[in-house]
Amino acid sequence: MQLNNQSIDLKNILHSFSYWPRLFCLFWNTHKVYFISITILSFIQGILPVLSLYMTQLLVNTIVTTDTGVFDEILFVFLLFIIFTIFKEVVNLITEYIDGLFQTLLTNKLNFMILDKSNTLGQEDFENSEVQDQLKRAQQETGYRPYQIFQQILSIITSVITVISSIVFLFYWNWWVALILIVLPSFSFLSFIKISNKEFFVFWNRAGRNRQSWYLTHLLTHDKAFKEVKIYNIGRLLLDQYNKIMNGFYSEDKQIATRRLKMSLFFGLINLACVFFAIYLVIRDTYLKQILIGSFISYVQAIILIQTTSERLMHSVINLCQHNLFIEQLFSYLETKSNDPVYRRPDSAIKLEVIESIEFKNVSFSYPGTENYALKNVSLILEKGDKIAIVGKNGSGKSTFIKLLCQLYENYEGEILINGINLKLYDTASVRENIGAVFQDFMQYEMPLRANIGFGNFKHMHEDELIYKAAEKAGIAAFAKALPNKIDTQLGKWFPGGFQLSGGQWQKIAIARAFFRDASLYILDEPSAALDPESEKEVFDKFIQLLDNKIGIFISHRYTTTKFAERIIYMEDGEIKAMGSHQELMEDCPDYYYLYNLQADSYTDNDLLSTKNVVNG
Ligand SMILES: Nc1ncnc2c1ncn2[C@@H]1O[C@H](COP(=O)(O)OP(=O)(O)OP(=O)(O)O)[C@@H](O)[C@H]1O
Repeated sequence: MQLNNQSIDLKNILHSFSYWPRLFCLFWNTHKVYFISITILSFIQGILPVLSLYMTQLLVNTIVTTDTGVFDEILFVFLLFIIFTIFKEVVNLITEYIDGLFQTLLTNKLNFMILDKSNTLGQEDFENSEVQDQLKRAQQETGYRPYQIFQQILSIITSVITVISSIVFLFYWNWWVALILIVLPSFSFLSFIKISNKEFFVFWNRAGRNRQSWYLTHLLTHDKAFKEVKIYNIGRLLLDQYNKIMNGFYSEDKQIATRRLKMSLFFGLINLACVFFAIYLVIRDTYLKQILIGSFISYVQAIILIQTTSERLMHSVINLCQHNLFIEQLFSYLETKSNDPVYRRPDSAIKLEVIESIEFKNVSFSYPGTENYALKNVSLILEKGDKIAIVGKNGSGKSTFIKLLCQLYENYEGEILINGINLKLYDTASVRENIGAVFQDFMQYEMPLRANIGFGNFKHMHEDELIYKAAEKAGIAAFAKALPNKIDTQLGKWFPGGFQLSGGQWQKIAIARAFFRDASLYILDEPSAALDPESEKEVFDKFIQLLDNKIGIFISHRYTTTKFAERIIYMEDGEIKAMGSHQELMEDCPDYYYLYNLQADSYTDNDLLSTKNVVNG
């Protein structure tokens, strides 16, 4: 739905009703028996207030008109009154019970649908703030709105039945008074609908700020951010920003609430004037002995019932229209077309068994929404058994190269061929199954070690031997065996009994996760970030050793480690500037020569320094 402050009108509201068939399917599929029961109970609830009035009238009039000595007749009516009251109570309790269960089921189902949809989105979608806003709206607003719609519909049914039956009841006494009582609230309807639209826009425009406030909360409460928040003392600053957003929300809410109050006061007073006029007429007729005291009580109650119910009816209709607009957001999010190729490939896409060769043919790529090329005319051939290292300054395109291989983005120029066939013709899931990767920003799952490694190939997660084998490959088998519950030890500090690890240990686990998968292409993107030089060399050597007959790509900023790779690719500004062995690059690529020596020198200096310290110490 394209929304702006001018375009929201009755047409939009009417259009939003087109989602009702889907909505009712949703209710129906949530729980058929509950759905039918609640609908029937609502009809019963609608008729109960008037039956109640009738019972009161019957009881009072029987008491007033029955001759002394025939008390049995009064007792009989009283018994009916008791049975009716019990029935009413039971209907209320059953409605409440089913209502609660149905609401829980519906909310669970919707949350699942929203998460399920998110699971199908691609990297591009997640980096798109509009999609993020949509997701936020779907999560925050629409999660509970469908149930509200259901409730409003039921409330409307109940109210309509109550109002009609009360009017029929009053009709015997004075039809035009009954008419006035229902016509009046309709005048206020249009004014209230205007406010509701404004309210909708306020909430609509909040999605971005809501995400910002969520992010600030996250920074203030998350263990990873905590250290920096403390050391830089930015807690107060973040809190102030959070407060600013919340105060903005408050002043918007206040504006709407004030407008609502003024309107409610105005129409409320007019309504009350009519109600008191109608009650005056009942008093007058009772005084003139035109109606009995039982009728007096029930007519006064009927007038109040019509007034309150028709007001409720009006609000239910307005709320319904408003919820409807939000529902449109839910369905439009659920209909978002995923940018992940997994969900865009035809069933006939080729299933990849094993990666034998990879070829980049003049591949250029710029990230969606940016103009600069992150990769420029990259051409490269990798064959089974090749183990290469990619080096280059920050932002030179190393990770982007990997992301394209993993099919996280597809809108590149040129061609990527796997086994001589265009990557875009393959079934994406089968391509990804062939890749074991450790990304720069790898995950630390606050779960047991078994899951942390087993997620690499979740079908074999329960095979201890395989888990230990992967741990061995990453050099953490001994560490895993020494943990309090071995591979079933909970990791991280988020949940009870968690065992916290160092950055390097987490990274080795991520490497084990990649090795747990029987892939034909392994990628390690900067494992040096948290590994000490010795561990990195160890991982690198293992990586080279283990990848017999497979393709291995190792990205690192430590030139001294990568110099042992068969082939090194030096990247700069998205281009491959040089390719060859360490010796070849030292001779042909001045930038590589410079950066290598810069690092080698610093190591030598440090080595000298530490040697001196040892000697002096
Ligand atoms: N998701 C993204 N959206 C837009 N631009 C991006 C995105 N990711 C990276 N870039 C840009 O693409 C260029 C290449 O980034 P890339 O992450 O591939 O570099 P890198 O060589 O891996 O850098 P580093 O050594 O710092 O990890 C950079 O200019 C970066 O700003």
